Amino acid sequence: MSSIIYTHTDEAPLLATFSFLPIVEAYAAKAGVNIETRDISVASRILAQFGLADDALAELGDLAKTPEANIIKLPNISASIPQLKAAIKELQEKGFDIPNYPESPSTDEEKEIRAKYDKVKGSAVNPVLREGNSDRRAPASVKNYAKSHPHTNKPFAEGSKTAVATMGAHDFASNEKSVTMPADDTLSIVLETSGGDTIVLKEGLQVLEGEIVDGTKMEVAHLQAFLHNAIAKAKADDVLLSVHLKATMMKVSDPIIFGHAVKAYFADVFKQYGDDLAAAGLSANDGLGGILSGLDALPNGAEIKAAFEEGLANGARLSYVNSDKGITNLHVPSDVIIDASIPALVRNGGRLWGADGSEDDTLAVIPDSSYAGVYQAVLDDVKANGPLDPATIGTVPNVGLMAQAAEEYGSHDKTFEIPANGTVRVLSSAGDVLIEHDVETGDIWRACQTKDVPIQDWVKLAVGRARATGSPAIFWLNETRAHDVELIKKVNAYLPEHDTEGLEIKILAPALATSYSLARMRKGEDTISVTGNVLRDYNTDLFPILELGTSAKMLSVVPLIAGGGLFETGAGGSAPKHVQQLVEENYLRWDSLGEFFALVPSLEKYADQADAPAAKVLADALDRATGTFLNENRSPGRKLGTTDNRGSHFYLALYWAEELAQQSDDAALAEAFAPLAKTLREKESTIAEELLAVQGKPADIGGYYAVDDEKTSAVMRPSKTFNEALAAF
Ligand SMILES: NC(=O)C1=CN([C@@H]2O[C@H](COP(=O)(O)OP(=O)(O)OC[C@H]3O[C@@H](n4cnc5c(N)ncnc54)[C@H](OP(=O)(O)O)[C@@H]3O)[C@@H](O)[C@H]2O)C=CC1
Ligand SMILES: O=C(O)CCC(=O)C(=O)O
Ligand SMILES: [Mg+2]
Repeated sequence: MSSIIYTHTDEAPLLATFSFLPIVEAYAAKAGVNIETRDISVASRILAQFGLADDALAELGDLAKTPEANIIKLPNISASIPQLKAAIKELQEKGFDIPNYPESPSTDEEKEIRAKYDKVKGSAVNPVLREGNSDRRAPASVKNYAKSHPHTNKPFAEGSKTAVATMGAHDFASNEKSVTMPADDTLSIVLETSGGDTIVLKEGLQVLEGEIVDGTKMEVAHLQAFLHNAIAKAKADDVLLSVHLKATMMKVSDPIIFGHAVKAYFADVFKQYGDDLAAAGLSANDGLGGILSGLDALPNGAEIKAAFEEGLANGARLSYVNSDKGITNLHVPSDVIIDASIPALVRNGGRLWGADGSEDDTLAVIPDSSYAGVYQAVLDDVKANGPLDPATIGTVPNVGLMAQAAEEYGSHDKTFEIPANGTVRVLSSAGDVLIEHDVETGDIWRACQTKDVPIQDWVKLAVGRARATGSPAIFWLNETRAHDVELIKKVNAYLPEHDTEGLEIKILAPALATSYSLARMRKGEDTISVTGNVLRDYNTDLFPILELGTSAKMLSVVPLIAGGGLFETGAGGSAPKHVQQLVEENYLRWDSLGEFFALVPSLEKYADQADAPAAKVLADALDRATGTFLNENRSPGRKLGTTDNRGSHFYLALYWAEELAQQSDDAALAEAFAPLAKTLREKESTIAEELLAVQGKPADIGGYYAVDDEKTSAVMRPSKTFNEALAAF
């Protein structure tokens, strides 16, 4: 039997699900549409590793490779080590018999436990489900809504000192080497040390004919020098210092780079107490927060803590994630995610927040130069031409190469912190050297894979979107970067397989493509960005945040290569600060528009898969209801006392029921929904009052990573009148 699978995830999207899913289930049931749920929260994925929960992620990963897939995927936590440890602790406190996270595993048993936890760490969900490329855009209704309700992109102050600092040499971008495989093969990655030892870093690496394989390294000595210089520059310029990485998706390399930033910033502390910290298992890679909270257990903990405080007082002024709580940019590797954080800085006039909560210009440190130029180009444009005006600007949708863990986002099982000086080689099964780098201890070496079938599908999707919209499609590829050179050859080979007559299709290096797209945007023109996996991620926060104020309002479709559908909701994340707000004041500002948008194509797909025309009626009605929802401005406000997430769901339910009651494609459905539409309309003010009445007091959801279902449901469904109307339906 066909089903739509709705995922339970984490944090704000999970909370929203407690309110929204009962509505979806009730409406779907009337149309005979089968909805199932699967729990892929970080808590459930931990339990699954120890046989205490179903491995729903593995199941959905298999499903994604079949034409039957119809999955609605809400954003989920990509856990850093501190988050993973917190989730483990919470589950243990709830009585689950699971082991601690082994910090430095030595026995086989510990190594096995560590390997299990490593499967849950970082971005462990999205790469498994994303068996297709990415099509993310602002639907026309959203773009029009943004034009008529523009948010503010603040102007940069005259003489703004905000800038990007990046290496430009000796980094991943500049050391990259790339080959396209002439045939299927099994590769190995080997380090020959200068002492004459051979260390096999990876064996049995399967590759297919036509697959692009890259290898590159970040040279640690140069990284350290760069970080010291950047810190000195921020101090000399008297601006905030802020490090922007993607420690979740780049879960091996970026925590290490983050650790170097922590060590560079607190150089004196690490010089004096580095051995003490290492002996206590306190790693800079886990951030300042983890170190500080572990100091109490050390005999000289108070002394070390004082040294960190002195470092903070004397060092460059750090940007803060939460100045009220004293959480700095260097506290948690996953707190500041580059895709969401730099656009927020641009939206805010180039300013971030300092220790006392006041705003200031910022040196945004992006160590690797592969994509830093995109952000520098945005800063240059906004400084020269003023803020982008959401009321008039065009849109930059994205077609992203993502399938089968393409490019950097699939590199973590091939990323190594090099243990000794020597040479790393990628070898074919015949022993030929495909890629070779001299390395030094501590360098970060990595390989990436990009399969040919996804590339073909990506080119096709790009041409399809260009044809459907008439907008130019720009491939953001850099002819001076090794990987992109291989990709450009393929793009040029596959484009002629499609009808591109009359379409504007160009290849531009990322920084140029940025300026080109921004210039068109300022003229109100639309430009499709066709990018690799990393820029897919970056651009689908960058442009939405500038155009719409948020990436929550995005349509995010993944047409799976095997024929199924994965419908992601919005382009942003799981918004941890929204959970805090709910717990503190029973207000949830999560915007579920992404969920509403995902449900429309999912229902349409179901209509085809199950030959169920009623599902199409539901989809059409939901599409129109979403239009009304936008016109009536029913998205949650940011502040207490306005309609929040729960109220927004009520209004969607009302408009959706009314559309269903009014339509004439399916008389039985119209009849079924008429009484509900009437009740909800009549009781609108009662329901709205009941929903408002609960705001302003703390709310108890019985957990963070593993919330209590009953308590959370009570919090998220506080309107007795609305609940009764749905129950009676
Ligand atoms: N698809 C996925 O599974 C994704 C998961 N993540 C994960 O989410 C976690 C948190 O990441 P973080 O970097 O904080 O990024 P988030 O996108 O979760 O948060 C950044 C900010 O985006 C805005 N935002 C995002 N979505 C919504 C929404 N639906 N409604 C209202 N506002 C929204 C809010 O800010 P503002 O006040 O500026 O509006 C929010 O505080 C990480 O574990 C990360 O890996 C991140 C991205 C995608
Ligand atoms: O998987 C993740 O950690 C984040 C994904 C993300 O940011 C995106 O796809 O836009
Ligand atoms: Mg992203």
